[in-house]
Formats: sequence, C-alpha cells, structure tokens
Amino acid sequence: MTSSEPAILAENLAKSYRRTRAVADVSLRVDNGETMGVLGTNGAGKTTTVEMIAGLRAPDRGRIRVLGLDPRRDRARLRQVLGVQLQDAYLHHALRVVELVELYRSFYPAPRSTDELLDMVDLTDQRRTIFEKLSGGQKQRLSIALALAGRPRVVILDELTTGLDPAARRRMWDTIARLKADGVTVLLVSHAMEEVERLCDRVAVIDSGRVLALDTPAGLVARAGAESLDDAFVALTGKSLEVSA
Ligand SMILES: Nc1ncnc2c1ncn2[C@@H]1O[C@H](COP(=O)(O)OP(=O)(O)OP(=O)(O)O)[C@@H](O)[C@H]1O
Repeated sequence: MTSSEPAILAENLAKSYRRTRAVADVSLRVDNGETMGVLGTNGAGKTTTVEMIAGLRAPDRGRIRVLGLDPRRDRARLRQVLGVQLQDAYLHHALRVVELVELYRSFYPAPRSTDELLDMVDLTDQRRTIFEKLSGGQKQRLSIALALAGRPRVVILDELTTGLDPAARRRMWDTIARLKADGVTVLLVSHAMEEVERLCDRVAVIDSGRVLALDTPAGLVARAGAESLDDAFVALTGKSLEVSA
C-alpha cells in the first residue's frame, strides 16, 4: 500500500437480493486514520454496504479495496488488519466470555490482552458468563471486543451503541476516541446523530442504496442550510431518523 492510498475505497457498489435493490450505487473513500460515519434510515443499504467492504458479501458490481487488498481475493491477509463488528454476532452460544475472547485472540500474532479487551468494553465482571446468558447490550459489547482483538488498522462498526445504556455508550465513544488517537481508521454505521457528530470526521448520508451527500458533520449542516445534523438529514433525505441509540 502506498501512503496516498485510502484505507477504504469503494467504487460504484451495487447489490440486490432477488427483487430488492439494497445498494444501487455507493462510492466511498475513507482516508487512513479517518472516522467515517454512515447515516441512513432503516433499509437504506448501510449494512449491505459495510458487509461488502468487509468481504462478507460479494457485490454484484463495483470495486473495493481495504488497505489496498481485495476483500474477497485477499481474505486471509485482510483478516489480520480489519476488525468487524456487525449487527448479528454469530458466536458460539455455549462458550464463556473469556473463552470467546481467547479464541479470537488466537487468530492474531500480537493480540490485545484478554484483560485489556474485557476492560475496554466493561465485561470484566462477566468473564466467566456463558454467551447466551449475556444481555443484548453485553453481547454487543463483546462483539466489539472481538472486533478489536487483533489490533486492527481498520475497524467496521455497525450500530456501535444501539441498545446500550448511556454509561456504556459513553464508554464506547471513549474507546473509539482512543482508537482514533492511535491512527485506526473507523467506518461507523449509526442511527445516532450525537454519536456521529461527536466521533466522525466525515459522514456519508445513504438513502435508497445511494450516497446522497458526503461531508463533515458541519459541512452537511451548512450545505442543507440547517441548524443541526438532524435537520440536515431530514432536508437531504426528506425522511426523519428515529434515534434508537
Ligand atoms: N439477506 C437479505 N435478503 C434479502 N433482503 C435483504 C437482506 N439483507 C437486507 N435486505 C434488504 O435490503 C435492503 C437494505 O438492507 P440493509 O440491511 O443493507 O439496510 P440498512 O440501511 O443497514 O438498514 P437498518 O438500519 O435497518 O439496519 C432492505 O430493503 C432489506 O430488507
């Protein structure tokens, strides 16, 4: 990878599921060390987009590079540098928290320590708990810890704080701020305006499988002639965003 190469480059992505066109035409360029938000209403195509970038879904059309790697062709190399937390964690339900963390750590040459990972997501007290006995928010926090196990240089987070209580949400925001300070590139799918404004350098507003606007949070507000990011979102998409986080 050359230094001018972006961390994430997605060009003209398209993906349909049978008759549903989930992603019509999405292009994104995320620079090294940047935190990029992806904002959109339910069904806008956000998860499908990030799943394609993570190599979990093949696009029907378009080109993707993550740190110069093709997510599907260079899957093994990409796994070493990319951390992914998705909405549905497919984890072994009968394993304890600590066992899952250690399993994920074993995939990487220089992983974060188990104690650090549990501390980052406030699950130290649950280390012996079996996965299926965790609350929804705890499962979500564990999936974030697993995404960070290998000290990834690029992290994809889908609905980082949806369903988390206010204290856990703030804790996650601190964790992202620390990753950012370490130069990690973050792609953050979110419904929460406050989160996007606080964490993201730039935001892509996606609607009906297309990028409607891509700018800094302040730039989006100015461009829409709005007073807040919330108002800018409504002005850009004609839709209001339920803040579920
Ligand atoms: N596996 C699938 N099979 C069929 N249709 C799907 C599948 N996954 C998503 N879709 C459809 O594709 C469209 C885009 O979905 P996607 O999950 O990418 O949107 P999203 O912006 O992430 O939504 P949300 O905010 O609700 O998570 C929706 O119409 C959805 O119903």
